[in-house]
Amino acid sequence: MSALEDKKKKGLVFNIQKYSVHDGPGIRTIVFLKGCPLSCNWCSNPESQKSEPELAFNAGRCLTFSKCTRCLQACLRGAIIREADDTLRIDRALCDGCPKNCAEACPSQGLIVYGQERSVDDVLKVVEQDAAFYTRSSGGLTLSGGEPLMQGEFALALLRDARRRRIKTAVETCGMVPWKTLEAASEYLNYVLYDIKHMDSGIHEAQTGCSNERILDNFRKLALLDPDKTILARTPVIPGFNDSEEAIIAIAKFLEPFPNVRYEMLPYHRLGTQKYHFLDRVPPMDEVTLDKSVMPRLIDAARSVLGDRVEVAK
Ligand SMILES: C[S@@+](CC[C@H](N)C(=O)[O-])C[C@H]1O[C@@H](n2cnc3c(N)ncnc32)[C@H](O)[C@@H]1O
Ligand code: SF4
Repeated sequence: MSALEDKKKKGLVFNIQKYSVHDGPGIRTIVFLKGCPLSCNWCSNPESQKSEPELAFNAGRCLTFSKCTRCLQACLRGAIIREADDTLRIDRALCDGCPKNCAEACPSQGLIVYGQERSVDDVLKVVEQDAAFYTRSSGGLTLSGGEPLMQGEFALALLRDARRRRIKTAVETCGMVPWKTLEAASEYLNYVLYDIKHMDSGIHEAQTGCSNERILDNFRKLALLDPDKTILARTPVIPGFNDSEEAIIAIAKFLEPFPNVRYEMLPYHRLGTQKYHFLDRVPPMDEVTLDKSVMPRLIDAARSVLGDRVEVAK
């Protein structure tokens, strides 16, 4: 693919987050791509899951009580309904997340369209603004989501063009992608963050909607593809799913044969809860909290297999 063709390629991006220190080495810019093959019950990015643009409504910002009707007038599909008590509701059957008529009309940013079509060049111009920070901190670009490799051609074009611009690259993946895509991406990646959520396929499927065979198979192939490339395997520690020493030791034993693999556990958090409400969805794990005192035990369990290859989340 030529540099020009790559630059023009377009994909659906729902956020660009600067100055991150959690998703790869150094200071990074995270580009979040729409779409995910999994639907994890704990997902903190519910706005990432669908492959189409989605309208979110933050009722707390809405000015309807001061008789603002701009979004109702802007919507071409009549998908915004005014109730008898003056509150607004989105008729999800009518709304197709069209490119932002209502969101642009809203004076208080109460409506957000998650998923904007953007070109590689446009995205990387934003990423390049912080090139000086990357150089000093060994940081760079991280593709996340959703599952960033689900938009395979766009993700590959982003990674290739970032490398042409001498920006270091990383990806956060759930691994549920065609091997060919992961293999092709690997050539342009300096660092991979790869989720291993559970070793039992039935339990994995019950809480993520997908079995884990392809995820584990891809992981093995990736770890062997370039033994000099570090992979950070990560497990979100989810109450009632994998917050036991047994579950973590099973994962650690799977990782143990690959010396280029490091390991980190991410304690469950509920930072995504509000976004479910903005999308008119019920958070599947609303009432659940993690007893954080379990983390040192789980870290010890992982270290009993992987030693100092276990990292403690920042
Ligand atoms: C939003 S995901 C995007 C990348 C990819 N879809 C995945 O799951 O690996 C980024 C990281 O956040 C983690 N994560 C998602 N929801 C979480 C939650 N509620 N608590 C802790 N970690 C969470 C995922 O396990 C993953 O390691
Ligand atoms: S794989 Fe990642 S983005 Fe997809 S649903 Fe699970 S946590 Fe969310």
